[in-house]
Amino acid sequence: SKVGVIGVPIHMGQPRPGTEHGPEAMREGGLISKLEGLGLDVEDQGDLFLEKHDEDIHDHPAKNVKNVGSASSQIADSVYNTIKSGRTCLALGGDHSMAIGSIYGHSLAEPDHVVIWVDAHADINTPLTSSSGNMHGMPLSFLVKEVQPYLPDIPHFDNIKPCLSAKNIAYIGLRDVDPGERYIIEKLGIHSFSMTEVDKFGIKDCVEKALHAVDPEGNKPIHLSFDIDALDPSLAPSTGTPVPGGLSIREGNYIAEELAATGRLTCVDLAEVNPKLGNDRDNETTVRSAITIIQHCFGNRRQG
Ligand SMILES: N[C@](CCCC[B-](O)(O)O)(CCN1CCC(O)CC1)C(=O)O
Ligand SMILES: [Mn+2]
Ligand SMILES: [Mn+2]
Ligand SMILES: [Mn+2]
Repeated sequence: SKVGVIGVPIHMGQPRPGTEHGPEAMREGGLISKLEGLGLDVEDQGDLFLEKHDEDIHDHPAKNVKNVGSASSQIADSVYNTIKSGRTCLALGGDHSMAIGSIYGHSLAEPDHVVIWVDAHADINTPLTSSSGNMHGMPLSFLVKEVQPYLPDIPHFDNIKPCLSAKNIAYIGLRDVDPGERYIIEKLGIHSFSMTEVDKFGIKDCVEKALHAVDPEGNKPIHLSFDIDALDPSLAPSTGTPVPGGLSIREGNYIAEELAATGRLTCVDLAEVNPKLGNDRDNETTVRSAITIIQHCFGNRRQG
């Protein structure tokens, strides 16, 4: 099958320099040849050239709205075009604000797609519930229709429209959820399989329940937004917001294999790899984990 790889060198959604080097780190780790080794037709589109803007709004609770808004439009166009060309899209981050554009672009091509969000965090703060103002903690609030009444005006996001229903999202791996996010998740009934559920039910049941919850008929295109910090920090130390007690590589691989097995995985984000954090060994470990997850999203199976 055909894959289109897009580098998304964005860092403005969070305060720690380095996520803009995530795409190149994954390429240097051999990602493209490993995907080709799976027999895939891989088109590496290189990194998006994200326009740089001087921020013109300084009293907004969200930081860098102009840069993130502009990047989101560019990402959406690129993801849309990739999917419309008949390729599964692989978007390499870059901080998780990249998902605003990737999910919106995916929805333009496949309006009824569902989202599996694998992350230590819920990333559904609004600018008003966020304690940090960092937009990598907000992407889903920009996209979920039912959250819109709670959002303040957000300049520079006119091109991004809410495109998701709460019932079409499921979380796996949560273990650091803010009070405002907890309120939104409960109020909207967003399906959530935190590390508690992973421990309680095991990863097989969590994936099965998550998929059934968002797509009971088993016929919708799937968007996997995978934040590398969903994995245990021992597996992904080079990331900006590590939280102990994460997914094992076996659990991460299992999620990827099961989604790949549906044959409906249409867009994959791999977010929050920051090669500037930690030492060289930490970088290698993190990049290796990211590539392993991606390989299992695209057909590599532990059974052979
Ligand atoms: N929820 C956080 C973290 C977002 C992480 C984004 B990512 O893409 O990596 O999933 C805030 C986290 N929280 C802030 C207060 C602290 O005491 C505890 C951590 C936020 O800044 O919104
Ligand atoms: Mn930065
Ligand atoms: Mn996270
Ligand atoms: Mn995230």
